Amino acid sequence: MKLLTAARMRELDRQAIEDLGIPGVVLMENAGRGAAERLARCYAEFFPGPVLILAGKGNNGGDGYVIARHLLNWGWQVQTLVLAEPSAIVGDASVNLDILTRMGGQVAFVPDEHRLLTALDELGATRLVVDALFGTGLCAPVRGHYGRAIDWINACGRPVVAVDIPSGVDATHGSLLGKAVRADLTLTFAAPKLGQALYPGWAQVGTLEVLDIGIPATLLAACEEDFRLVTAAEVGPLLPARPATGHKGTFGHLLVVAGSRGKTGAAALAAEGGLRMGAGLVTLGCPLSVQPAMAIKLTEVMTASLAEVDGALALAAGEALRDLWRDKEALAVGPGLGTSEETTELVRKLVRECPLPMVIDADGLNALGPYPSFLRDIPDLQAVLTPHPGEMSRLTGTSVADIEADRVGAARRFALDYRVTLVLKGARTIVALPDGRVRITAGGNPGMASGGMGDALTGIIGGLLAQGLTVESAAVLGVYLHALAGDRLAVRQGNSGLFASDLLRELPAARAALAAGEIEDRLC
Ligand SMILES: NC(=O)C1=CN([C@@H]2O[C@H](COP(=O)(O)OP(=O)(O)OC[C@H]3O[C@@H](n4cnc5c(N)ncnc54)[C@H](OP(=O)(O)O)[C@@H]3O)[C@@H](O)[C@H]2O)[C@@H](O)CC1
Ligand SMILES: [K+]
Repeated sequence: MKLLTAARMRELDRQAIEDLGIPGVVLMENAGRGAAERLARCYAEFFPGPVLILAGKGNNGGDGYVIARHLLNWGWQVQTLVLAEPSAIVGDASVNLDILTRMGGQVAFVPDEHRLLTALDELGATRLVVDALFGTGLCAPVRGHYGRAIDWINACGRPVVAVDIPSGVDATHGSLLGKAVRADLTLTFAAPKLGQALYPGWAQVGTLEVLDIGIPATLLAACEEDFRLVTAAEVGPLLPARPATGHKGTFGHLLVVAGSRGKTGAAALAAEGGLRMGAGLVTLGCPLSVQPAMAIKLTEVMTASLAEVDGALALAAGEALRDLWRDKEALAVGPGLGTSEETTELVRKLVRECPLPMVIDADGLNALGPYPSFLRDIPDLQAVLTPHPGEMSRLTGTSVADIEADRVGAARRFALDYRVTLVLKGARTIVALPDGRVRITAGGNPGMASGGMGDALTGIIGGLLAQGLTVESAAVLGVYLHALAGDRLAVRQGNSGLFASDLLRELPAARAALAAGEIEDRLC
């Protein structure tokens, strides 16, 4: 599902209005009427109100006047507070404000804090609040009495319906511009906005519904799809086929290079992740002294001993690895390797020389960074990198805070710059593709914030690569299935104390449900 930035939404509006000749006031009518209809249906139990509409001076406020007119028309009691002087309302918003006033709508102008607070004090009982203060036009911190209005909305204890986007949420970045409305229902226009799919904006949205406001589908279809919210309908078809005549050789052989003394769990989870994801065979290459323990721990996975120094892979393991990768379809490298000098050098050599599609995680990433410019010199590199924000910080020399403040931008820049597929893990995992497109997964839950979940994801992506998926498809589908399995687990067990190994046990059922078309996506 496409996600629009504020700029893209503005451009769509412009094309509809200027290129096709659809009057802006028609779009505003469709938006306001559609929102009024949804609101009247969702909150029918609150009829006849009163409903309070808080309107800003831009077109979001304009939508508010249209909502007020229709609700009034259908017998609701409506009070509208405009947070500006009458003269500040212009264009389509002014047209609709005039109509509302002429038809006897109750409208008060509260252009400063004193008049706003007085009006709110004098207000009778309100059953429902409509937030039409700011929409996609807000891009600076909320100023003046608008901030007081947002505080009041958040403290009012009534259901809050946000028009287009909760006021104060940046429609592109999902950041909170000083203060932001916390809505119960957000009625957004034409398509969801990128900022609604990202934290912290996502948490303000409540239930999200998308309304068709008459922007032609051809315009929406033609606009470039830089950002998408991944849906079951989109990823279902990526699932590798399971032909009835298939055997273990059909489904690929994954080589996992992982583990060191004291970090055997990470290696086990990555290897089992590959098998749970459907790879036909998995071989784990690990340090010599660790191998006996791994062989006992992993029944279905084959293990290979590699040269080591002090329990971590040695540079001398390079030759054996060359032999190991020869009959494999994909490589997963990194979990639990440690960061010794020899291991780091070995990983860089492996990434440079191994011709297999690969997923690089954890200490594999630490071995690359910072600024792994050598990646650009590897011909035909097919790589998925899966950093969490800490690893991303080491890869880029940027602080975790800066990465978290613009997760999409950070992931996208890296993918474009180094021509890899970048999975930035965390709340709302971002998959950035080498051509700059970005895919966002809505699933996942706080129960997945536990040790080993990332190693499981590495194995899942590796398992998909072994089955022949491209790095882009393996990353998008892998992240989706990982989140889906985690969410299914959380439904049964709650969202704390979840084990990565439990998630892997859930994975085949999650995959089967996706294949059967049983998954209903949640927008928010
Ligand atoms: N275009 C169309 O065809 C359609 C658009 N539609 C609707 O329009 C919405 C976009 O409308 P928009 O562009 O007018 O901006 P909007 O979100 O109302 O807010 C901007 C206003 O707030 C003000 N302001 C800005 N920053 C501020 C701050 N920090 N603190 C305080 N004030 C601040 C700013 O004033 P300024 O600073 O420029 O003086 C400006 O007046 C969109 O979300 C959708 O709901 C639908 O009707 C469908 C058709
Ligand atoms: K709003």
